[in-house]
Parts: sequence; structure tokens; C-alpha cells
Amino acid sequence: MTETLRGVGVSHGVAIGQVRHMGTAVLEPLARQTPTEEAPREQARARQAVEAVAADLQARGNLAGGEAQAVLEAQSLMALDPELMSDVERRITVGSTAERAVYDAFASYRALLANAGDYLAGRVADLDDVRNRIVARLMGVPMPGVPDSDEPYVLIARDLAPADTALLDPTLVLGFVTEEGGPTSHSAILARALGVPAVVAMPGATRMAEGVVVAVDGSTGEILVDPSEEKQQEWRQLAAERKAALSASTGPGQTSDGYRVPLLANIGGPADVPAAVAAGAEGVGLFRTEFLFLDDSTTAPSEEAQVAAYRKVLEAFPEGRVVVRVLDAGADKPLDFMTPGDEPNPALGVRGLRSLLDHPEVMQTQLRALAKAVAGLPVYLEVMAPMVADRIDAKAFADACRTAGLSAKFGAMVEIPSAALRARSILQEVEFLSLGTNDLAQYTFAADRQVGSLARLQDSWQPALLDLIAMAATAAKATGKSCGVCGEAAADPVLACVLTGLGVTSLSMGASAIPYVRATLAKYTLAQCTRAAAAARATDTADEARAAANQVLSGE
Ligand SMILES: C=C(OP(=O)(O)O)C(=O)O
Ligand SMILES: [Mg+2]
Repeated sequence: MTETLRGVGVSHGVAIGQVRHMGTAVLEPLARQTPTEEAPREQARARQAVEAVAADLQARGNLAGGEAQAVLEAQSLMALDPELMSDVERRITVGSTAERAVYDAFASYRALLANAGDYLAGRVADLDDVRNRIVARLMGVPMPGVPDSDEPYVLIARDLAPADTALLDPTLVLGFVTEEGGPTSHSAILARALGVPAVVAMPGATRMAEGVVVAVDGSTGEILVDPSEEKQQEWRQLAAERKAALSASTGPGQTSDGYRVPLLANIGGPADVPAAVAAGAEGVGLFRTEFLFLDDSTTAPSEEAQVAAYRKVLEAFPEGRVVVRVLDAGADKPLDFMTPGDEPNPALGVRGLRSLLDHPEVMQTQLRALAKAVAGLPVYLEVMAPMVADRIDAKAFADACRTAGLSAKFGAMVEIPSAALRARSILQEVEFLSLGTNDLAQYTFAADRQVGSLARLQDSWQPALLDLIAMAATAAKATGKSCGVCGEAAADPVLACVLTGLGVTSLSMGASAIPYVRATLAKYTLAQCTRAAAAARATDTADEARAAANQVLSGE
């Protein structure tokens, strides 16, 4: 009998195929004592394995490019952490085998991370993945990870490490389902960048039987286990219709009555530009520059290297708009040279603009690099700061832009509830707002975005979040300024209509979502979007808001 399950749809599309589980078996090497004279040999084995795994992750990163590359490189650096290596060597000196020493050293590092707060919860999966790779290599067994299969399949995992997500072959992996990971987690963002249908935060996902056929809808989060032939056919038909509707809809983003809402792409660097251009992005609404900095988290890239990377992106959108976010270091994206290592709660600590104000030289270098990169190009450059809390923050950022001689629009991200509540005062200092709904949801609901079990609270349909979005958009309209959305909320096609109805002036998302949003927006008038927004805000829960908006839009 067909069973229907529900998770959180994070990457559009329908996948139907057999379940294959990720090779996540934790390899626990035996704890046996080795003679002291074998220590140097074991230490050399451990070093070789660590270096090989780090090189492999680096190579996978080079292959993947874009945001995935930065994440894989960060993992490679994790493997090479000198403190971890000296702990491994110390354990071997007192009688451990190389594999057991690696296993134990990672376990104690993991415990430290897990107790140290917010960002680290998201990083534990990455760390486990690095450990599994090194231990597998030392034990001479196959690497854990994406299963070997010549037949296309639906991948099931507890959580996908960035290393695996990056290497998913879209011709073999029809889609994926994970038990963990929130709708705004790294895995979800990367899935969208890859264009693979995905559902996250699905309790019990890993208990699905290997080989059973499932149908996965990455838009609704619905999963059918063992669907009948008839049901499969129905879903295939639905997917084909959606696809046809998508390719029929081209051109700039607009409602059916011609109200323009530019559709922009979220990118992590030049490698993400081709997909954005192919999806018809009208520009870039969020260039997450910290991905350029993750290459080597011990020092900032040189001004010249930054100029080159920014120019590549700016050149790709002549006459288009490119919104560059200055470095958002800290919390889920720590950088050694910026982020204090001893924060009790990094998400509430020195991150984003706060971190840049503590390191003015880093911000000035970045702003100067942007000024040089844009010189002579016809692009509309806009620069914005992450984690702006109040008018003092907004003024400090605008002053920094002026000091750097940057000729661009300066803006503030609205990611902290205070910024939405007092958007009008922030707009005294900057020329535009951009709603980072991922963090805005995290801070509004006090719900860590990396934690899958809190997905309900990170749902962008939460009426409280819609209220804050409406506040920011209304304030921007009153001052004649723009207010876009660049958080994952913009990638939900129906929510995109609601955001438009709330007064948001542009929508920026992972490139693969653009055709879906464009096609859905084109079906409704601005007045319908406005009514859908009001109906959603009149409810008390995310599910009710979703249902109310859909009801208005379907004309029921
Ligand atoms: C766009 C956002 O920024 P990031 O996901 O990079 O924190 C956000 O918080 O919504
Ligand atoms: Mg953010």
C-alpha cells in the first residue's frame, strides 16, 4: 500500500525512482594496543591518509566550483587542522593504531564543537564526514558516501555532507531526501544551486527500505512510498505539465498584469554565474562574498584577487543589477582571522557587519576592490551589509562605503527583527533594503536554522515573519526606496507571489528556482497577490497561511 510522508520541500521538481541509502555506516576501528616501536609508522600512515583525504576534498571542490567549492575547501582545511593532527599523533604515541587515533581525536573534537554552540551544530556533519573518509582510507574499505549505481536512484541520507551534495550526478541522482537539515541549511542551499529536487527534515527518512520505489515532490515536500503505477503516471504527468509551463514562461519577472518584479540570482562566486544566466536571471540579488574568503580562513584574499573575482561577476550582467553583500563572517560561516573562537553563542555574537566594524581594514579592502572592479562597467552595482541591527549600524556601513570612494547604492540586509521593526530609521542612512529571511526567521523564532527538528519554526510562511516583511516593505515604499528578498523564501513560487503582494520589489534565489517563480508569478495579477498576502497574514500558522494564499490564488 502506498504511504504518504511529508518533509520540507527545498528544491523544486519531481523525482521517481528506487531508494538508495547513503553509505553512512560509522566505521569504528578496534581499540587495540600497538607496540611503541610501531608508533612512527602509524603516525606516517595517519598523516598520509589525512593529506590524501584533504587533497581529495580539494579536488572535488575544484570539480564542483561555486558555493560547493568553498564548502569542500573548508572541509579540506578541517582535515588538515594542526591541532587535530597533533592529537592523533599523541594518541598513537601512547599505543593507538592510526585509525583508532583518528577516530578518537575526531570524537573529542566533535564533542568540543557540539558543546560550543550554534554554528557548530551545522559543522558536526561535515566533521563526521571528514573522519569517516580518513578512517575508511586507513582501514582500506570503500569510502562512505554516494552509493555506486549505474541506474538512476533517489538518494536517502540522514544529512548530506557538502562533499556529497556537491558531487551528486544529476543524471544518476534523481532527487534526495534527508532526515535532518532545515529549509535554510547549507544542504538545501546547495541542492537548489545544483537543481536537484530535494526534501529535507523528513522524520524516519533513513528507515525507508533500500530499493523501494518512491516519488518525491521537491516543491511540496510530499513523498509517496511504493506508489501505484497509476499514481506514478499521475505525478509524471504533473511534472511534465509543470516543465512545459516553465519553458513557456520567459522574459523578465512580472505578474499577469505586467507589474514588474525583477528575478535575480543568489550566487557564491563567478562559478555560479553560468547557471544564473541560463535561468534568465535579471542580475544578482545576493553575491555571498564570504565564499571567496572560505578558501583560506586564516587570511583575507588580496585586494587584487578580490577585484578579479568581483569583475568576473559584474561583467556577466551588463546593464543588469548586481547586489554584492560584504563579508558575512561568523556563526555558520566563521573565518579564523575575523571570528572570535570563544563565543558562547556565535549566532548572537560578533558576526556579519559587527565583525567588519571590528576589522575596518578588511571592510575597506573589500569596498576598494569593489570600486576598482566596477570601474568602466555598465552594470548597476549595489552593496549591502549583513546583520544590520539599527541606524547606527546602517550609518557606519554607509560611512565606510563613502570612505572607500565607492560609487554604488548602499543598502542594509534586514535579518534581525529590530531592523524590520525600525526599517524607517535604517532607511535614513541607506538606499535600499534586502530581506534575509533565513536569518530573520532564525532570530524571530529563536530557532537555529541548522536544526532539522525546528523546521516548523523556520518555515518562511510563518505569519510573524510575513508581518516583519510587510513592515520593512512598507517603510521602503514610504521613502521611495526598494526592498527585495534574498532569503530562501523567494524561491517558493507561491510565497513569491505573497511577497510581491506584501510590497517586496525584487526576488533573489538559487538559479534553479527562477523558472518556477517566473511561471507562477505570471499567472496572477498584482491585486490577487495583494489579496493572497492579506489572507496569509490573517492566519496564525504557517500551514494556514500557505492554505489561505493558495485558496485566494486558485480563486476558490
Ligand atoms: C540571505 C541570507 O543570508 P545567508 O543565508 O547567507 O545567511 C539570509 O539570512 O536570509
Ligand atoms: Mg543571513
